[in-house]
Amino acid sequence: MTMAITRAKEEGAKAVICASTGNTSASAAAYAVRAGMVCAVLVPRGKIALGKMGQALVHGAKILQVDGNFDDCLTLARSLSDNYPVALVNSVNPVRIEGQKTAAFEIVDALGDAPDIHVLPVGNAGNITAYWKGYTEYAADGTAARTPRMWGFQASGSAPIVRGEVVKDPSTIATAIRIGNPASWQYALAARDESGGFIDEVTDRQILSAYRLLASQEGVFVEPASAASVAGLLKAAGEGKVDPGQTIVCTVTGNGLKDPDWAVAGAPQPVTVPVDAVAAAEKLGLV
Ligand SMILES: Cc1ncc(COP(=O)(O)O)c(C=O)c1O
Ligand SMILES: N[C@@H](CCOP(=O)(O)O)C(=O)O
Repeated sequence: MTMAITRAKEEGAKAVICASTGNTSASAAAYAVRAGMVCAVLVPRGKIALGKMGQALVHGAKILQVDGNFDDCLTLARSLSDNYPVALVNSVNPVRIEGQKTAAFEIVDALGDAPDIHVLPVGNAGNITAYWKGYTEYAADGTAARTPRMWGFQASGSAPIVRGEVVKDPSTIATAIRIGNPASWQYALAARDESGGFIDEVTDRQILSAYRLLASQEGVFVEPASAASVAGLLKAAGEGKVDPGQTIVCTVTGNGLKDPDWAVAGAPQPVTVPVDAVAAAEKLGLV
């Protein structure tokens, strides 16, 4: 996002616009305010996690809730940027991809080479497109000896690439990837095919199970959409698609505090105690 805002600033834009399921708007709002630009945000009404809306609000973005889904918001954002003096900073902006691809550079730099497999959640498909671009460029200039297989996972209720058709009314608890007509669809197919990978789906139940496993066993609190990558890897492993000794990278895309509803739902209520060590020890099972 910082690349897109920087380019918009360089070109003299006074305002930027994005459609968002929440995270793109949060970063657009932050970078825009730092650059002294107005940030307009189009979000699907009632479908944005509070933590993400809070970020856009605190950075002073102009937020419009649209009676439609993310795909409708992106159509509207494209139309506004085509007809009014406002720069579009969604991942359809190629400068966004140029910035995002450097995440693949960082992985190769850290590991010493590309992993065998890279697993990602897929929503608007900018990430899988950008990572693949980064990996192929590092391989082309010899910085990496190979490229990984790209495995993408969509939520079952929002899996247009898996189904091969637009999903008009996408649904999933993973709000960030509730997208029925990904803008970078063709690039995602190219990443899949050129890398020898695949794009599959995971159910909300599988996403929540991976979400809880990451939090309870790894100490990593992600938002539900992020857990789609780990859910997908577990699914693939269960299908015998993972070989021992392989280096596998899962991108977990968002912090859990942004969309904490599922962390709280169903969790036990905290126990109340007086200011008394014995009572506290009893409740903690220490005696
Ligand atoms: C937390 C999170 N995970 C995954 C994604 C999917 O990334 P992409 O839209 O680039 O496919 C998004 C955005 O869509 C996101 O906000
Ligand atoms: N998850 C994204 C949706 C896609 O936005 P993009 O501009 O990265 O394609 C969001 O947070 O809005």
